[in-house]
Amino acid sequence: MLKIGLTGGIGSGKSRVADYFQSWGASVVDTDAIAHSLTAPGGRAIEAIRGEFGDATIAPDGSMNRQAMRDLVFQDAGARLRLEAILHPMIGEVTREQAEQARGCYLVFVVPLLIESGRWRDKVDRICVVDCDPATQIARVRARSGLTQEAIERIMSVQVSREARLAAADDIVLNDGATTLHELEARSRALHDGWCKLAARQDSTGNDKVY
Ligand SMILES: CC(C)(COP(=O)(O)OP(=O)(O)OC[C@H]1O[C@@H](n2cnc3c(N)ncnc32)[C@H](O)[C@@H]1O)[C@@H](O)C(=O)NCCC(=O)NCCS
Ligand SMILES: Nc1ncnc2c1ncn2[C@@H]1O[C@H](COP(=O)(O)OP(=O)(O)OP(=O)(O)O)[C@@H](O)[C@H]1O
Repeated sequence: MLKIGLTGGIGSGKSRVADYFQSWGASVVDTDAIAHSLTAPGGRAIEAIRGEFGDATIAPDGSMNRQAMRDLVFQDAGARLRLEAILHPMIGEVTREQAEQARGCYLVFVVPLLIESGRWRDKVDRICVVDCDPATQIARVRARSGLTQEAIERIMSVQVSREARLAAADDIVLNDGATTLHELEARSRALHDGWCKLAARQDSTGNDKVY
């Protein structure tokens, strides 16, 4: 099955674009959503996080305290690496399980840290970047979450630059401040149509990658 790695900076529009692909019949494995389920009440990562960071990072309902963890890990690179060391292997495991169930003409992996991790290039046929200017990323995340500009900039500072993402891209969906949702949908649709054709060619040659 054709495999697409979909990435972009915080607030670039990855989820929105992935929702379009899914509505047109693609399978989507969303690593952000997997990270959320692992850290929900009773999630598989909770006891490891409690052991590593203490009770204060677990909320009364048994979920990870996201605000406390965000304040910690985006100020302290060591803490971020310790959290990632717990979560990323578990995310990888669930990603593989979900990928095995995939149906449809292609499979999209939504991976915020695809370029940062360096492990995805060989696992996907194409890397698709949702491209957005930093000022619009900040405006969208502020509107959505109420985080301060400073907090958003701290998160962006530990992600790769817009240029580095674009340099790794096979396909680009421009979703900057001038892009309407209608235009975003049309740009996504053009990629979807191209990938469906590519997937049909790949199937006929028997060329497939093993995830
Ligand atoms: C730090 C946490 C607690 C903040 O939670 P919060 O609810 O505020 O954000 P959420 O999980 O919805 O992520 C929103 C966005 O933040 C950015 N982000 C999240 N984690 C990271 C990270 N480790 N490095 C850089 N950016 C990150 C991504 O753009 C992501 O899409 C949370 O993001 C987390 O558990 N991160 C570690 C797991 C991880 O690396 N996830 C991202 C890739 S799967
Ligand atoms: N072209 C657009 N016009 C208006 N709103 C948009 C546009 N693109 C995205 N948005 C909105 O901006 C917000 C961020 O988009 P989305 O959640 O898809 O980004 P994301 O890359 O998945 O973010 P994150 O990395 O934080 O999870 C959402 O509220 C979304 O509806």
